[in-house]
Amino acid sequence: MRISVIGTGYVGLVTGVSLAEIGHHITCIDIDEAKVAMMASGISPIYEPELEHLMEKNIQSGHLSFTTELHFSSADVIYIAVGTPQLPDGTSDLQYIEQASQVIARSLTKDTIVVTKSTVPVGTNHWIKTLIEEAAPEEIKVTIVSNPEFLREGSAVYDTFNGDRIVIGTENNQGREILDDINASFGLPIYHTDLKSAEMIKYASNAFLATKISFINEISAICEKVGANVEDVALGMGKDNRIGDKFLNAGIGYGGSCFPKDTNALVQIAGNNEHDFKLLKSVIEVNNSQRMKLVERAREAVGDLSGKRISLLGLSFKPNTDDMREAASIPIAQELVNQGADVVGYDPIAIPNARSFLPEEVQFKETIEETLRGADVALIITEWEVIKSIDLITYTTLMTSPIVIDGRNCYSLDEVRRHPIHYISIGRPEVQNRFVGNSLNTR
Ligand SMILES: NC(=O)c1ccc[n+]([C@@H]2O[C@H](COP(=O)([O-])OP(=O)(O)OC[C@H]3O[C@@H](n4cnc5c(N)ncnc54)[C@H](O)[C@@H]3O)[C@@H](O)[C@H]2O)c1
Ligand SMILES: O=c1ccn([C@@H]2O[C@H](COP(=O)(O)OP(=O)(O)O[C@H]3O[C@H](CO)[C@@H](O)[C@H](O)[C@H]3O)[C@@H](O)[C@H]2O)c(=O)[nH]1
Repeated sequence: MRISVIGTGYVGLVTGVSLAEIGHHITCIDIDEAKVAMMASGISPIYEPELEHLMEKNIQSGHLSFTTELHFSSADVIYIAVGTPQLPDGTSDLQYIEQASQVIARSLTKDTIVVTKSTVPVGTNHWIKTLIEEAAPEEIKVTIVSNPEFLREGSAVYDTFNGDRIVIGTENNQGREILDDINASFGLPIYHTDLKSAEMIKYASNAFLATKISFINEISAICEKVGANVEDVALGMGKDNRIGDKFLNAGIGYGGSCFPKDTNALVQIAGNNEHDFKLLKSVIEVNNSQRMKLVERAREAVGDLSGKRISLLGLSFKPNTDDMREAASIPIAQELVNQGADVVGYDPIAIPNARSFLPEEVQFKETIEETLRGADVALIITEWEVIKSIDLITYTTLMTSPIVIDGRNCYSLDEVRRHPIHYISIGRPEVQNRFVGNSLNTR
């Protein structure tokens, strides 16, 4: 099938490349000329495991091409994968969707299927259809399909080929049959529904996952007070199939381009329909305060942070991505700078992006050693493999005082207890070890 994909961000590019990989002929379109030139030469503008390899392979086989030209005359199907960022009031900014719909309408020469991959508020697909039909030649028929995306950044290619389900929301059989054909080679379960339900499935899924995270973070706060271990609690809960063991990692809360934006949007969608979504508002509130926990812990450990050298280990919102959108490192670094700390940041991949997201006072270091040397406190923000595998001796030898505040529970407490270190994590007992003579004293 000949498919055009409008918007080549995390979703559009991965979708285009994956559809090419299963045999379709894909034209990826973006308004960003520099990005298109880069992609056309086989270079991915985003860090995403496996992506570049599949891009090169499919460009060479002639299944994948990139352009800034917004013409769709040869396309059988058009996918919309432009951004839907958050406006200041929490609602979704649909200006890119509107622009894409208008250019589609202007260049249509035959009946077409338009598939929305972008996350859009309930009712938006009907609006897109109306926008296109109003501006397109009268005889042209547009079939609209909602096909929300569930990939996670950092494992986007893997998720596309191994996802739990493909959701296809349609209002007629033709759209349903063509989308089934397009997706058949992924070999994944397909769930059919109507347009509005498909739009709602996307928001409800993200809101539910965010709720799990805020729930376990609240449990972690109680664990800290009563002396329980949240990791053991989550494992014990997860043994119940009805609860499941995924998305119960306590930490510094959720970030990224989706959960914060989509939870806010769902609160707005509910509010616009006279429903006060109290539960989701609390989920958001818990997440906002969770992000500041490491700063509070640092203050409790060393007092006034002014003039203290504080290392941030990991800057991206999660491992295996260079995406800095809504990363916890942003408010944490800002608060540390506000309190007069000397902030040093390290990330294996995200530093080029982080420079434009973090306060200018933050210094960036290329290695973990340089980041930790002379530090008073180390904050673990992102659980990159390279950070999880830092030998605990490294902290004790390089830092002025080995105080490690681990926002991702990277180390086992048994391991920590063997080192002269002050270790604070989330929802687990604090470990405060120091050498007295030749022996290790634990508190
Ligand atoms: N990032 C994720 O992990 C993820 C996962 C599932 C769903 N989503 C949803 O998918 C959508 C896209 O997210 P993203 O993270 O890929 O966005 P992004 O910001 O990374 O990319 C959007 C791209 O669209 C391009 N664009 C904007 N207007 C255009 C136009 N008129 N014509 C052509 N190109 C245009 C931009 O230049 C940019 O390259 C959003 O609705 C998001 O909520 C994202
Ligand atoms: O147990 C957990 C799991 C995740 N997180 C945090 O939650 C955020 C989001 O993580 P993840 O879901 O892995 O990454 P995303 O790439 O944002 O993917 C989410 O958002 C996408 C965009 O809508 C959806 O497509 C995916 O299904 C959904 O998982 C990150 O900050 C994680 O650190 C936790 O704190 N604890």
